[in-house]
Order: sequence, then structure tokens, then C-alpha cells
Amino acid sequence: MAVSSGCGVVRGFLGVLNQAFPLHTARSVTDMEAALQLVRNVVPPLAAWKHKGQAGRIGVVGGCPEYTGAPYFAAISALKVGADLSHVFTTQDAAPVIKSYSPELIVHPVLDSPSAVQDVEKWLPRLHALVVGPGLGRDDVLLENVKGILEASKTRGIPIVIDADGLWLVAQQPALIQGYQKAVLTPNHVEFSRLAEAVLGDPLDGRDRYRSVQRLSQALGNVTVVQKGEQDVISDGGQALTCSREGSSRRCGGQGDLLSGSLSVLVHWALLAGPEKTNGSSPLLVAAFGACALTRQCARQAFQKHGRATTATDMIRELGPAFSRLFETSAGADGGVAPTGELRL
Ligand SMILES: NC(=O)C1=CN([C@@H]2O[C@H](COP(=O)(O)OP(=O)(O)OC[C@H]3O[C@@H](n4cnc5c(N)ncnc54)[C@H](OP(=O)(O)O)[C@@H]3O)[C@@H](O)[C@H]2O)[C@@H](O)CC1
Ligand SMILES: Nc1ncnc2c1ncn2[C@@H]1O[C@H](COP(=O)(O)OP(=O)(O)OP(=O)(O)O)[C@@H](O)[C@H]1O
Ligand SMILES: [Mg+2]
Repeated sequence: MAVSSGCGVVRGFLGVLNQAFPLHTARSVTDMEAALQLVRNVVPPLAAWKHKGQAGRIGVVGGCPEYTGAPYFAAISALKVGADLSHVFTTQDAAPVIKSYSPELIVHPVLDSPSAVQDVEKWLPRLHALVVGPGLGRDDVLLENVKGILEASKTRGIPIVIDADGLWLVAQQPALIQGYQKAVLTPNHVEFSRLAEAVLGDPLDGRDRYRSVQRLSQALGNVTVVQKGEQDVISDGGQALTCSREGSSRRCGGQGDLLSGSLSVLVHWALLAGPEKTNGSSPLLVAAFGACALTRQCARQAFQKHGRATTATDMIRELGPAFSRLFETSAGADGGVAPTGELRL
């Protein structure tokens, strides 16, 4: 099968991609649909017999007095994608602010406490995935606490999406996530360059983004890397793919936070579903593809309504409709979600 773009390179999904491919290759509707179908395969059915929490309990570690929006965007996005409960572990000062944005979030003012690691650790057995970094800032005390939280989460095998200042921490100490294959890194352009310099010793090679992302993933022991940009490039060191679904040209802050929060839920679902549902491809790769497609679809829909005035909040409002449009087909009478195979752009 030819390598495709449009919404992704899917050759990897079909189990035959073991090398990098150039961007800007021919579009293939079939491949795009195949990629979306793999994401649909891991979405759990809504069913009356399920109890609260089964669709996902997510934790966001981040936020500080300067940045209260970022952890909110990530945590609320997790809920809007379908998680049942969303926790935010943040600083004492930031907690009431974040709480005031939404009654849906469970906010713990613990991150700058001397007992931060133990305070978060108590919750870890109940969490299915973590997002580490949105709005965290670069205070040394906070970063030291986050380091302890990362170690404790790895010990428990909890999937971790690392974004924003969490990536700053990883660039300082790559050993923190080295070889942890339940980690997904979601760097933007600047964050990727910083990581590439720290880990590979050379800056971003803009000419071959596939190769750069693949090399970074390999050097970190095959953690999944999502390099965000005009096209999102995703690799687990073996397979590499791109998501270039139409988004918007609006570059307001917070879109990466929406992506990381959404991704945490999809990662949980994909790992639960396992590789038989993802056609042998890495569940994390499929989850990452789904989160990129979803974020871009939200951007597109929000921009159609609000144009230049579009903000992250407008995109979050689109999460439900965008998710349905991409991944959800009719819920069957048995409560299952039956794929239609219909391509909807
Ligand atoms: N509402 C909130 O609370 C939000 C809070 N947020 C939180 O803010 C914290 C810092 O995050 P960050 O992303 O601003 O990080 P950082 O690495 O300091 O880069 C800043 C500089 O990099 C550049 N630059 C950026 N992109 C580029 C590109 N594609 N290509 C080229 N250059 C690019 C650009 O440079 P400039 O254009 O100004 O020269 C920019 O000034 C973090 O905790 C995050 O979660 C956000 O989530 C948003 C919503
Ligand atoms: N030039 C672009 N064209 C279209 N979509 C883009 C472009 N750049 C980024 N995106 C999309 O925007 C989303 C967020 O990426 P971005 O690079 O803005 O993250 P970020 O800088 O971490 O955001 P945040 O402001 O939340 O920190 C991704 O889904 C990505 O696909
Ligand atoms: Mg960001």
C-alpha cells in the first residue's frame, strides 16, 4: 500500500511500516479511514451496566499562579472526551482559581507542599492516566516534586502524557522517562528542538521531521513522541505517521493542552483495548493519532463559527461534536458503538 497523508500515514497501522517516509505524499482516503477506524475500535461502548470511573479517571499535574488555564484546558478536555473523573494536582494558590473555572474538576492544592509526592501518590492507585506539565512553570521546588510523582507513577505502570513544562523537566533529565514505554511526549516546535538538543545533541532537522521524531523516540527508549505543528508527526521509534487533517490557522494558546488532556483518555482506552484492536500497531500510536485528529477537527469546527475570535474555550465546546463526527457512530441497542466505516470529512 502506498504511503498516504490527508489524515495520516497508515501503512504503519497495517503492520508493514518500519521506516520513515517523507511528508507531502499522495492523499489516500482509504488510509485515512483505516486510521480513524483503528481509533474507533478502542473507544469503549457506553453501557448501562458500567459504573462511574470505568470510562477513565485522569490526573493532571500542573498549574501554578501564572498559568491556571492550561491545566484546566487539559482536565476539562479529558472529561469532554469521555473520562468520568478528572483530577488536577496543582499549587495552593492556583487551586481555587482552577476550581472556579469548573465544578466538574476535582482540584488538589498539594503540588507545592513538602508532602506533594505522598499526597499525589495516595491517588495514583485510582488513576488510569496522568498528564504532566500543562501550566506547571519552572519553579525548582515544583519540578522536584513532579520528578517524584513521575517516579511513583512509573513504578505503578501508569500511562503518562508529558507536555509543556513537563517536557522542560525531561530535557533536563531524560533518564526520568528513558525506556518507559507508557509515556507519550507532546512537544510543540520549541519543545521538540529543546529535547532534540538535550537528547540527540543536535537541533531539529526541519527537512526530515519523520526521521527527527523517530530518532528522538529511539534515543529515549521508544517512548512515543508527538511533534505538533502544521502537520503532527508521531513515532514510537519504529512506526511513524502523520496527521494533517484540516485544522485552523488560528494559533491561540491552549490547543496543545486540549490535545494532551484528550490524549490521556485515548491512551487509557487504547491500552485497555490492546493491540488486537489496533491491528498490531502500538496502542499509544493509535491514541496519539486520534488525539491529533480530534484537536484539529475541534479547531476546524470552532474556526468555522468564530473565525479570528476563536479561542481554546471555543474549541473545547466542539469536543463532543468533533468526537462524534470522527469516532462515534450509532450506539447499538446493546449499548455498543458500531462502526459504520463511513468517511466523514
Ligand atoms: N492559558 C494558559 O494558562 C496557558 C498556559 N500555557 C503554559 O505556558 C507555559 C509555557 O508554554 P509555552 O508553550 O508558551 O512555552 P515556551 O517553551 O516557553 O515557548 C514560548 C516561546 O516559544 C516560541 N514559539 C512557540 N511556538 C513556536 C513555534 N511553533 N514556532 C516558533 N516559535 C515558537 C515563542 O517565541 P516568540 O514568538 O515569542 O519569539 C514563544 O514565546 C506552559 O506551562 C504552558 O502549559 C500554554 O499551555 C498556553 C495556555
Ligand atoms: N501551523 C499549524 N497548522 C495547523 N494546526 C496546527 C499548526 N500548529 C499547530 N497545530 C495544531 O495545534 C495543536 C496544538 O499544537 P501547538 O503547537 O499549538 O501546541 P502548544 O504550543 O503546546 O499549545 P499550547 O498553547 O496549548 O501550549 C495540535 O493539534 C497541532 O496539530
Ligand atoms: Mg503547550
